[in-house]
Amino acid sequence: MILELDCGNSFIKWRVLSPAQTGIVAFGSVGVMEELERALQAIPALALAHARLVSVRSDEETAELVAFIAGHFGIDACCARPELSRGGVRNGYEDFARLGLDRWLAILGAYQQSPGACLVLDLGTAVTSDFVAPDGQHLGGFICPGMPLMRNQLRTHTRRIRYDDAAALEALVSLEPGRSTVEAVERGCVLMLKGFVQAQLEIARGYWGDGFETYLTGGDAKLLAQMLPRARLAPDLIFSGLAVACPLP
Ligand SMILES: Nc1ncnc2c1ncn2[C@@H]1O[C@H](COP(=O)(O)OP(=O)(O)OP(=O)(O)O)[C@@H](O)[C@H]1O
Ligand SMILES: CC(C)(CO)[C@@H](O)C(=O)NCCC(=O)O
Ligand SMILES: [K+]
Repeated sequence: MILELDCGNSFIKWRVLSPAQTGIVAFGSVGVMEELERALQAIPALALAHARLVSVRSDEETAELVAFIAGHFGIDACCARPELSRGGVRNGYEDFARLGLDRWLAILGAYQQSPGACLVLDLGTAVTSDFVAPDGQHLGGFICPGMPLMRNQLRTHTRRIRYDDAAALEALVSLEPGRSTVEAVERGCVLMLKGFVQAQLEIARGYWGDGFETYLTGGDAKLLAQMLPRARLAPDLIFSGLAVACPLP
């Protein structure tokens, strides 16, 4: 079996693949390593032969995860590393090592699924977009705050915006003008993201007309799926890219 980890800024997404990589044995999302330990212990007959991970956390935190895997399962995890090119995609950053590894893997995953022009949108703690030309050249992208950051900034820097996360979900039943604070903030932030996404689509159309694929991933992808009927909703896009970056030995 193969353990895969996607360590984002807020959550660690994990899954265990069957030995032939044909099916998913178990998966989940945790906040801290101890939770991951418990989740893995609960899997009957877990027998890990390989592990691979991508992390956008500090080198120290990433090293801790690698040590955790080595300590518990006796295997060396393959960590995705910055690269100039891989899987037909060329990194477009001035300094390729500065491109977030989650972004790099998402575009590797997208380009593998449809080698051609693509727009990749990842809606997590931060929201990112990346553009890949038909020949695999990464053109760069944009970064802006995601829903968790936007709502927390408002709650932190104002006196009278206060509500809990449970109320947040309920507020998104529609996008009509909010008639309570929670509705006004949550819907306002979703509209900000919609505007961002609209701008990305315009840029992509400017480059390629209708000849591109849009990929949507990240924990808040579903919030925007409706406005992008032609987009491929790909919750596992980073894992797809991880397999490209860290093929089994
Ligand atoms: N089952 C879930 N567990 C956690 N977050 C979820 C879940 N479903 C949706 N979300 C939403 O996903 C967002 C977090 O996104 P995601 O899990 O992609 O990234 P992250 O680890 O926080 O950040 P990133 O990977 O971008 O660094 C939160 O805003 C939360 O509202
Ligand atoms: C932008 C985030 C935080 C999104 O998870 C991550 O990709 C990251 O830390 N990137 C480094 C900066 C950059 O991509 O230019
Ligand atoms: K991510």
